[in-house]
Amino acid sequence: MLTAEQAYTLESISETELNDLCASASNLRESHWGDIVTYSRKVFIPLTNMCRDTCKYCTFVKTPESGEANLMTPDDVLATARAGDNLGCKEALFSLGERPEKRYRLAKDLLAAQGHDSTVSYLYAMAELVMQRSQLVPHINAGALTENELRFLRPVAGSMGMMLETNSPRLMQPGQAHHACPDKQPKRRMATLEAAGKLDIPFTTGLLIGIGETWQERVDSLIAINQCHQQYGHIQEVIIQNFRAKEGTDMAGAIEPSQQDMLKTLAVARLILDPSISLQAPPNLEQDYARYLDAGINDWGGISPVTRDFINPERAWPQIETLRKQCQAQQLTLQERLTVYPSYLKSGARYLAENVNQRMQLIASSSGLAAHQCF
Ligand SMILES: O=c1nc2n(C[C@H](O)[C@H](O)[C@H](O)CO)c3cc(O)ccc3cc-2c(=O)[nH]1
Ligand SMILES: C[C@H]1O[C@@H](n2cnc3c(N)ncnc32)[C@H](O)[C@@H]1O
Ligand code: MET
Ligand code: SF4
Repeated sequence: MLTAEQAYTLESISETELNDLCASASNLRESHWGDIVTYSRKVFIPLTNMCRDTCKYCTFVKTPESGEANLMTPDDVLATARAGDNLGCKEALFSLGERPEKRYRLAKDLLAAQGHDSTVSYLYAMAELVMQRSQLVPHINAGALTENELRFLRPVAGSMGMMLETNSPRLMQPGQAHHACPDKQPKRRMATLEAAGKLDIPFTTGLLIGIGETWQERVDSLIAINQCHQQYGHIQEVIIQNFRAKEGTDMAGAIEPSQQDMLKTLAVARLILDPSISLQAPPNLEQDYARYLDAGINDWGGISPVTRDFINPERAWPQIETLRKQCQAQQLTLQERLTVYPSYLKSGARYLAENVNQRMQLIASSSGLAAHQCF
């Protein structure tokens, strides 16, 4: 395990030192996860691309003036879920803008046309629809939520998530990535993580790296996530996602993190976090993603045979078979998983609403995934 002070000293390290760090990280991965590397077969449901925030790196978000703003209808949602069903997907990833009804008339009107007055209320209805009318189980990634909202959504989701992004309030200042984004206030993000902990919701969080944070702030963010997990035990996975510069955004010209930086951050994350927390990095945001395995990751996150990554639409998913070969080349076995990790599924009564628990147990046994879930 690495302390904050030890991690601070790793800001600039030599290639040899990076290799040593990666070796420690992959040893730790092996001691907890063995040779299994997982992914979740999913469809992406971008329920709305309107958002009251304006993160300077985001192209997912669209304003009503652009003519591209939308709210998916129940038919859109079901069509995507059914396409996923047909291709063996098990997860419906709801990822969406935050509270657009507080900013845009159009969002209010489109929600009202569906009989709802808030995005969260409509999200509940659409996640319930997916539960009732498809085989998929929702994972909800709707940003910062209150304890009441999390409690409300719990019966229609297997797991939920929200990237902390960073716990640096400095990035809220004018000119920085999160300026004028009320939902990216580190205090609100940490409060969401804690509320999810109080409610025993299997939770995903993580960092977006390269958005203007310092190395020390990055380490502090990992420590904050780990402390929250030590208190509540609910963080099932941590994602380290590399910022990709997108045309048309304020950060179009910002420098993207190098592969070395990703490897170093992944290894440090592995060594700071409780080893039972799954460490995930997306394979579609880096050419030579197989090297992440050297840095101690044990999960690739959601991969879709149906939908693109709506947050990084220009970055195609690798083929699952290619991913399998890349793992094999390093004596690792690629294994499909569900949106809820095995250890949370085992103690399902605590971590899942009763109806969701029953559903997950059924999917696990009928798909044969339970048999492998011994870690
Ligand atoms: O396709 C994506 N999936 C993202 N996922 C989903 C992830 O790939 C998987 O669906 C989860 O690992 C399921 O456990 C997120 C989930 C969260 O809870 C929080 C953030 C993300 C971010 C992304 C993302 O940028 N792109
Ligand atoms: C769903 C998650 O996608 C991430 N996200 C948003 N924009 C970008 C980008 N330009 N590059 C990489 N990741 C991004 C954020 O971390 C968000 O929380
Ligand atoms: C589409 S971005 C992911 C969900 C949420 N808006 C967030 O930034 O956390
Ligand atoms: S990253 Fe999420 S919160 Fe930020 S603008 Fe995009 S949709 Fe909104």
